[in-house]
Amino acid sequence: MDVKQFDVVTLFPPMFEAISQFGITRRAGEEGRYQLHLWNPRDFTDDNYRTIDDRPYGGGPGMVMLADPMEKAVQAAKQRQLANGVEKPKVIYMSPQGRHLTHAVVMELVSQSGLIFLAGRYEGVDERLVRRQVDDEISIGDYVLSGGELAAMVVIDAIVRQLPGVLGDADSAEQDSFVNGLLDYPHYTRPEIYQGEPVPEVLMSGNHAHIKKWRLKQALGRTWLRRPDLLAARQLTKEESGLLAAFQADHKQ
Ligand SMILES: NC(=O)c1ccc(N[C@@H]2CC[C@@H](O)C2)nc1
Repeated sequence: MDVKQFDVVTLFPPMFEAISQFGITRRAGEEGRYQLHLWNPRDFTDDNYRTIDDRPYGGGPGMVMLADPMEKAVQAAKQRQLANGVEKPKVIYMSPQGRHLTHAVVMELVSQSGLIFLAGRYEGVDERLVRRQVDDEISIGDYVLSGGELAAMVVIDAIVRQLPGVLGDADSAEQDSFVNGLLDYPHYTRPEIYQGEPVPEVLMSGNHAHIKKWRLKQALGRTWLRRPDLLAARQLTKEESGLLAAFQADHKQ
């Protein structure tokens, strides 16, 4: 098993306990499927105040992160990755100006052996740092966050789930939304009747062929209702077209 190497340059390393200390990403780390190393630019400053930001040239509100401490942190991260066998660490800057994170982008990143994430704060980082060090800029959506940390954790979480052996049975990764290009089907558990509402009877039948067909029909129908753009991008098999038509007929009644 090759160990995926993640490094993050961040002013707030403790934030990353959200992935290293909980759930699937905690277990995957403990099982050695990936390593996560955090670098605080403040540790790479050379003044008594450990300055990491300053006012923007050209005026305007807020502060901009200095290039030098960040660059030194990136270099330290690159050294660590190279020492851990990563041929060519890829540096990713999280920002609203980046390309949108999709399942396809996640799978592209899964194939990389080492990733170094830059998590900015304030108004952002000095553009010269981006030009000198950043290989890829990624956005998790069209909205502004207070820092790149949450965005970096989203990307790391999405990647870790796809690493071999991380999710229990392989098909749970397969059945995740977007893996098959469709939204997920609805899920039910005990009790069989909740507040008077029963579980769809097909799920109680024990007929696994019927259950599989019902789930695919629901996934197709939900995608049709909620994300027609995903449906348009997907070739449907004859069976799938039939199931969708049946869902649409049911839906119209
Ligand atoms: N949509 C996103 O992925 C995203 C990423 C980062 C971000 N904010 C940081 C703070 C300063 C600058 O580094 C960018 N907001 C939104």
